[in-house]
Amino acid sequence: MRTIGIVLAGGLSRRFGSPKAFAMSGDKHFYEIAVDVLSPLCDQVVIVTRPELIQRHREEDYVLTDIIEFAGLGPLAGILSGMESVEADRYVVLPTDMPYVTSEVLEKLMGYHKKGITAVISEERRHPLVSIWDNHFKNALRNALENERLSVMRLLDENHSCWIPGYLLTDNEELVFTNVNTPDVLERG
Ligand SMILES: Nc1nc2c(ncn2[C@@H]2O[C@H](COP(=O)(O)OP(=O)(O)OP(=O)(O)O)[C@@H](O)[C@H]2O)c(=O)[nH]1
Repeated sequence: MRTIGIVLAGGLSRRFGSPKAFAMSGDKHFYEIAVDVLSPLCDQVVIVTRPELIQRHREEDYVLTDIIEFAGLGPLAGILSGMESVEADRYVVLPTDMPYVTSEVLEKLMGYHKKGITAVISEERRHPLVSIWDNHFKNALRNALENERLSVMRLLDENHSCWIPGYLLTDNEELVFTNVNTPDVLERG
């Protein structure tokens, strides 16, 4: 089964104040952490970012921008752009702003994936962007974007999606599923 990893690295990072993909944790940029987490599990990893950030990536990264007609419309645009760039049976999506998710966690999530979309719910918070998408969801995604239905949660609610509790994936779900939207979250970590 061919599996592609999609790193969501676009967006405006308004709350963070600078592009989150280039925030640092230890000696790595957030986007590098996401690539390293996905690489052992996937045949290929694509990073979907904003046009002005492409030059900041390493030569070895496979980086692309959102499909022009949907550019900047949010995470759904990034997911569809990644899915349409490389043919595969399934796509493992990871946002750059969740740098504590590990390969082990995603491997377990992949073990629970049967069909449709599989995502994580941790301590009653849903994480629709830590997720696995079957190829055939491209149509539903494109349709949603064309009709300006931009909510990932809504798309998952309207389609076959399976929510896996975080405690089945890690015994440290509070840290692992931390969403770094503001610099103070990083400082606390
Ligand atoms: N490719 C792509 N990724 C996006 C887009 N919008 C958000 N993302 C990514 O999706 C994840 C969640 O993004 P958010 O935190 O909801 O949005 P944001 O624009 O990055 O941040 P705020 O401006 O603070 O809301 C992050 O990893 C972003 O990099 C987009 O339009 N295209």
